[in-house]
Amino acid sequence: MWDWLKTSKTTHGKPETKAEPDKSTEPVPAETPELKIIIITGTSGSGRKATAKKLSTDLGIPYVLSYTTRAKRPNEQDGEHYHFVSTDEFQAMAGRDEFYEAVTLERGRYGVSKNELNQALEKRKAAIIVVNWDGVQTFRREFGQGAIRIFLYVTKDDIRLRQEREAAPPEVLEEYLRNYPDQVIHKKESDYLLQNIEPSVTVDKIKAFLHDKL
Ligand SMILES: Nc1nc2c(ncn2[C@@H]2O[C@H](COP(=O)(O)OP(=O)(O)O)[C@@H](O)[C@H]2O)c(=O)[nH]1
Ligand SMILES: Nc1ncnc2c1ncn2[C@@H]1O[C@H](COP(=O)(O)OP(=O)(O)O)[C@@H](O)[C@H]1O
Repeated sequence: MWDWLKTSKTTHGKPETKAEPDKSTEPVPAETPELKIIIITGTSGSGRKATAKKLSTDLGIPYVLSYTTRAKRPNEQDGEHYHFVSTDEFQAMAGRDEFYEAVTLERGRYGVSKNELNQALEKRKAAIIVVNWDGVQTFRREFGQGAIRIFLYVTKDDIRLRQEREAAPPEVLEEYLRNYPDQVIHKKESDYLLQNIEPSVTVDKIKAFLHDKL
């Protein structure tokens, strides 16, 4: 049984941390236009993590993986899909103010490390992240138009097909389908919207879109 299924049913995340102006650790703020946060967002199960990973390889831009307390699924790897940590470890990191942004969802807690984001920005002046709409708002507030919102979606039937093909736990599929309406509602607020039908086409289209922005 997944731990997050036993927790409260909050559909929308509660942003936990905001970037307070601690000049020594914060990334250079929004006004610095050369810093780019490429945000892959959209509906769960639409292929955001897979797309982020391929984009990172092709563009040579670091994919800053989130930390999470949610249970690792059978086909997931630590360090590839997320940094999977215990609730105590996550809490300790939060206590040390190590998250640039973090959120609590019914499945668990999720956060982007300040340190890892800063390293990516120093190295490449850009980073790729995968976050929900709460995260989009936070990064948009901090980085302004440097936070580029790419919204991926698929149909509910495609979510079902892909999850069944991967033999995902039925609870995960139910969760994805239940949250779909609340997630897809934001698609018109993004900078680039696309249905992820064929992975290589999706990545090529995003690269073309980003071409004059990086
Ligand atoms: N705001 C925020 N959202 C995150 C972060 N990491 C992951 N998310 C999003 O939180 C949701 C977690 O859903 P879950 O079912 O556990 O993950 P998934 O299977 O990877 O979509 C997804 O929409 C993720 O994109 C983070 O660090 N910050
Ligand atoms: N375009 C695609 N066509 C078919 N399957 C895909 C496509 N993109 C991703 N997938 C598969 O769909 C599942 C969800 O992908 P994932 O990247 O974990 O989605 P998300 O991060 O949006 O939840 C994975 O099994 C992945 O291999």
